[in-house]
Amino acid sequence: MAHTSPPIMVNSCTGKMGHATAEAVVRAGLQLVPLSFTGASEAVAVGNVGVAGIPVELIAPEERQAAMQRVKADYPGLVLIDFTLPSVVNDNVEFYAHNGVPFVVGTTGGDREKLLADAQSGGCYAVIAPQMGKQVVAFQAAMEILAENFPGAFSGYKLEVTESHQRQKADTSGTAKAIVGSFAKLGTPIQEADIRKVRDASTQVEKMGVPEQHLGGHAFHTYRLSSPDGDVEFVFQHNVCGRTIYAEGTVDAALFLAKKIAEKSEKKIFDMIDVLREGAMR
Ligand SMILES: NC(=O)C1=CN([C@@H]2O[C@H](COP(=O)(O)OP(=O)(O)OC[C@H]3O[C@@H](n4cnc5c(N)ncnc54)[C@H](O)[C@@H]3O)[C@@H](O)[C@H]2O)C=CC1
Ligand SMILES: O=C(O)C1=N[C@H](C(=O)O)C[C@H](O)C1
Repeated sequence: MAHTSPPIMVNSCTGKMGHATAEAVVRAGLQLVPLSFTGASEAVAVGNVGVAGIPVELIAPEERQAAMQRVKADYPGLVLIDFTLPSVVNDNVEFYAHNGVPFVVGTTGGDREKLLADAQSGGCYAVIAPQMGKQVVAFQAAMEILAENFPGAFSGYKLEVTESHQRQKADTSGTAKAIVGSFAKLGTPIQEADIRKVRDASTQVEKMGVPEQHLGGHAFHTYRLSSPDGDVEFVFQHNVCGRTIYAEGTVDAALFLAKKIAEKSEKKIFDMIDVLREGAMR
């Protein structure tokens, strides 16, 4: 059954992004499925988590198949959202595809080619993107348009990329990796290992200006291009505090997917630039 106001299940509501997104689902007036897949230890230790006053039951990995059957039966038109960890995202996507449910993946890292291949072979509708924040997606799209239109425009320039995130972030920013892909087309290729990752609080507060209250959740990105003689410099920067911009964009992605399902769209796999292009971001 196709729903344009789908019930939404968020995995995992125990995490920072999952919790913020579940709250955004409720704020948008959508039905939050009161179950959430999580890591085995949280499911046992915590049992359930409150989201805007709704008790959400936590499901350990070994119980997720039985829970999925229950959720599919009880919530027709369901859309899943995944904000988990780079180490589990491939296994989760395989599971969603195997169960034939549409899904939005904001989780970064993992094997991205496999992720797309599994989504495609499952025949599911999906939005997969390392960046859900509307204005940052617009910046990402602008860099890609620049690269497509003016390939090599910055050949010979030096590119330096710095990304700062909360200490617990395991991987290199997926957004930075995507934007580095556009810079490569512009003539300034660098390796993922060349992206400078900042995770220590003193550098973040004292050198980068991250507000202390956002040490636990921020994303400060700087892309600096310098000409060979040092006479010309370009600096692109996007600094985000908190999780709201991503949570709201993720709800937009889920609504967009439900619309695509209702329209029986032939194209099934999307990214956030597709969502933005259709004017589907509030
Ligand atoms: N696309 C976007 O715009 C954004 C993406 N992210 C990405 O989202 C991901 C999550 O970020 P945070 O919420 O900050 O991390 P977090 O560490 O706060 O949360 C991760 C959650 O995953 C849960 N988990 C572990 N194993 C699981 C399993 N097998 N099944 C289900 N859940 C499991 C953990 O219990 C934890 O609650 C990261 O990859 C991050 O880069 C974060 C912000 C924005
Ligand atoms: O983990 C985060 O916080 C973020 N992850 C995404 C990424 O890896 O690019 C998006 C944003 O940077 C926040």
